[in-house]
Amino acid sequence: MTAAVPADRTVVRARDVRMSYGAVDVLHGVDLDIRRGEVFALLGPNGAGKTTTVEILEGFRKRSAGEVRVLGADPERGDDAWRGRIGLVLQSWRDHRRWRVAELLAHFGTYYPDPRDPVELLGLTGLTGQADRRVELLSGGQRRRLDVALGIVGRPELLFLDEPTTGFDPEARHRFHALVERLARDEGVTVLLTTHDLAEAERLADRIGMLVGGRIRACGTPSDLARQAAAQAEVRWTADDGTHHRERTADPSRLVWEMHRDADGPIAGLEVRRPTLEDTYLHMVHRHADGTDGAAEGEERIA
Ligand SMILES: Nc1ncnc2c1ncn2[C@@H]1O[C@H](COP(=O)(O)OP(=O)(O)OP(=O)(O)O)[C@@H](O)[C@H]1O
Repeated sequence: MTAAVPADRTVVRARDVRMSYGAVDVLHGVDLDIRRGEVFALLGPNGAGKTTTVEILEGFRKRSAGEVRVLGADPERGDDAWRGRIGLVLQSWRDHRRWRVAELLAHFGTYYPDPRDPVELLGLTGLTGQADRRVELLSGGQRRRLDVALGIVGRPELLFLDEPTTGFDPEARHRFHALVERLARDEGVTVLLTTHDLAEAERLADRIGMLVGGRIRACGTPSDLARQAAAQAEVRWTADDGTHHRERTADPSRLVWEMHRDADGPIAGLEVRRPTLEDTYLHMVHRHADGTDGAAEGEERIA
């Protein structure tokens, strides 16, 4: 028997998306494909256009040009049913300062056909102790956790998280990471995350896209990115006379093999340092100037 062929697995598809604010071009042709059940992190320097991109995909911002499909629809024409399949982490509590936390979660649940139970949401986001407190009395990090709880109240198929852990303490951050992993693994939720925390991106994301100079310059797993950025590994060792050496190479195993072949005995202090996501990120940002200016037409595209 042939296994059932899955329906279209592409949840987010963007082609040549452009955005200008007045005379200022921010997005110069963004291409993006995000598959069902994937956690995708969008990285890029301040002002690169991450929030603009996310708002276009959410249907909150009208793009200047290009094609976008999110859950099979153009976000500019998404109806209520489409909107109900999407989770947004907004700062919605601002309009509900006097509400109690559990009441607010129950209230937002009424907008969805199969909402999560407020008690479950409080547990998932570590807000159980705050259930009866007024929203206005929560700390900044607790409010952000409430934003996350509101983002998942409707059991979204696709969850947008724009810098979700800003202001989280380490325990809240850890709990949040476990929650995102659980949503993706157990419930097949697709997640688009923007963050400046590279460790967070590396931990959570199946794939990472780097938005620099108005385009996705590289896209893939952290090791794919290192290859695309040509970020090199560094081999370090100590010579017989005690001097320390380091050499950058794209093929560290070959260099180490050659060193052993030519050496009389063991090589002291031999160490191979693979490029980190931070190395790759900085390499990519520096390669594309300050990362916020317009990229010239015809400039190299990686993704
Ligand atoms: N409503 C707006 N009107 C005019 N310019 C805007 C508007 N919103 C954003 N911009 C500009 O567009 C550029 C991209 O902004 P955006 O917020 O998308 O970047 P970002 O990558 O999310 O940045 P950050 O990492 O700082 O959050 C910036 O130069 C910003 O000043």
